[in-house]
Amino acid sequence: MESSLKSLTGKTALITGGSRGIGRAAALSLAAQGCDVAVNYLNSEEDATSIVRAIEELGRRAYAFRADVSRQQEVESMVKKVQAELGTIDILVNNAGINPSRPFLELDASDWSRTIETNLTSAFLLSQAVIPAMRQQQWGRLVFISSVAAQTGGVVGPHYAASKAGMLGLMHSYANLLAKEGITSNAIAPALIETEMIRKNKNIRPDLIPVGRFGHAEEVADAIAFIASNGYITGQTLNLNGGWYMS
Ligand SMILES: NC(=O)C1=CN([C@@H]2O[C@H](COP(=O)(O)OP(=O)(O)OC[C@H]3O[C@@H](n4cnc5c(N)ncnc54)[C@H](O)[C@@H]3O)[C@@H](O)[C@H]2O)C=CC1
Ligand SMILES: C[C@H](O)[C@@H]1OC(=O)[C@H](O)[C@@H]1O
Repeated sequence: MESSLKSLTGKTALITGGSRGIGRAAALSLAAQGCDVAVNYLNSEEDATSIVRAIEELGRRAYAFRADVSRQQEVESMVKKVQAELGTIDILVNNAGINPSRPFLELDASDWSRTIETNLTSAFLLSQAVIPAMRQQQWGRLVFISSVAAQTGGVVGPHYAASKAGMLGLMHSYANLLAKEGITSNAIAPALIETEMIRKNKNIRPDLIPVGRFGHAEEVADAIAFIASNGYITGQTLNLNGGWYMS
């Protein structure tokens, strides 16, 4: 049997928050593996256009779709547009996320809701939207970008940790429900990856990590491509954390 690493040619991937950071790196990595890519973005049309161009230079099709993935109507409308342009979404990477950082007792209900809706509810809404077509073709990959915060509490706060732990429960549930339908469901739990997200957080330092450095977005992206290429791994969390948390 051909190596599963070659199995993504012609597949379509949807990546939320795909215009920068880990999402951008994942879009490029999946395109390099032969995927056509739908890049969801929220703010920067310029960044989204840039990643679309970069994917096209790899010889794959790419489109940018603006949507706030915490809003059901925008999710459903985006998925329909992606399917119209690129066909069935074979791979969903739930990457979009926020980590509002302030002293934890100053966090209020709106911080909680915004974080849960963006990081967790979005993954539910998107998964529910793409699974029916995956079931039709008996092939699909659900990838949830969680965090070491789900396992250790992390350094952001209870709102963020809860949103990332919730993603693991969602991932496990879909893994159980869809195992016999050719659809895998897995999570990646990075620790500190050198992107915009941690640059804003002053209490995040490389010495928190045993290997002594932040991870690179490309290291997460390659793990996403590997997970998406494998049909026998499901219900798993790949810890990509420089030794911070050892399961
Ligand atoms: N950077 C790190 O150290 C770690 C990051 N993560 C997770 O990795 C994922 C990607 O984070 P990074 O690339 O580091 O951060 P980033 O801040 O560079 O990228 C996050 C992306 O999500 C998008 N986004 C935010 N809210 C959105 C919404 N409502 N709708 C659509 N898009 C939205 C942003 O526009 C941005 O493009 C996040 O889920 C984050 O929680 C997990 C562990 C470590
Ligand atoms: C380990 C921390 O939670 C770290 O903080 C962030 O903002 C990243 O998402 C990581 O999870």
